[in-house]
Amino acid sequence: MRGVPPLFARSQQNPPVTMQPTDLRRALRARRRELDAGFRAEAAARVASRIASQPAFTSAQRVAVYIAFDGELDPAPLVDIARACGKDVLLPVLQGDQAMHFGLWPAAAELSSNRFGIPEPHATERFAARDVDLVLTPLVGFDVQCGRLGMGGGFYDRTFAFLLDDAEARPRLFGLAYDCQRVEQLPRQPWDVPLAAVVTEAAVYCA
Ligand SMILES: Nc1nc2c(c(=O)[nH]1)N(C=O)[C@@H](CNc1ccc(C(=O)N[C@@H](CCC(=O)O)C(=O)O)cc1)CN2
Ligand SMILES: Nc1ncnc2c1ncn2[C@@H]1O[C@H](COP(=O)(O)OP(=O)(O)OP(=O)(O)O)[C@@H](O)[C@H]1O
Repeated sequence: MRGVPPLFARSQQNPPVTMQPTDLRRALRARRRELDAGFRAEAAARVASRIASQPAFTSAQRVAVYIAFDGELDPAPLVDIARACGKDVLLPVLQGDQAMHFGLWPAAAELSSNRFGIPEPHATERFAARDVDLVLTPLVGFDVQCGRLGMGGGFYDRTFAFLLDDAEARPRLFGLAYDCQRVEQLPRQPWDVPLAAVVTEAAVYCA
């Protein structure tokens, strides 16, 4: 496997945790966007094959993914695997007050852009967050405790807040990322819903 590109030398792997979340987001989003196309494709394929062997994936019927933007790790190879296995693939659909539900994404479905320009299904079956088995979340940064830093809208935290009261409840949340999005330790806010795992091209981090 090709390593982290030279731009992201070892000394630059972990931005200081004392950075404000806004600055940390900016730095990590820039880092993610700088990765070259070959590295991205290889990382996406590796992440897909790691997830495909996880019991949380093999036992899931409804798997929520996302359409990658802004340099995010692309779940597309896993979408192909999930569909080939007969699973229902879902996408987040924004709801008014910054929460989400999930719309079925059959291969041929028409998608239309939400207010952030991210495509979402609009005329397919909808599911509540509790009725999804496995949710693959995009993220901006993560730590080895599976803490997640997102885009700052609070969408995933609001939508899955019910998991904070019941650790056994479904769905399972797996973050997808490049290893260069790992930071030493993220500050944990009371509303942060921790991930069950973070999967990168280099490792599976379990909470
Ligand atoms: N691919 C993907 N889909 C996703 C998310 C995500 O992070 N990635 N989300 C995860 O929550 C939700 C959407 N949340 C988002 C929150 C902020 C921005 C964003 O681009 N913010 C701009 C400011 C844009 C504006 O205010 O108009 C920015 O920060 O640059 C995008 C998506 C649902 N779908
Ligand atoms: N369960 C919740 N109830 C009410 N407000 C919340 C909840 N979760 C998060 N928020 C609010 O949303 C804001 C953004 O949260 P945070 O910075 O954790 O977002 P994020 O996880 O980075 O974003 P995203 O999930 O959209 O990628 C916070 O300032 C917080 O006030």
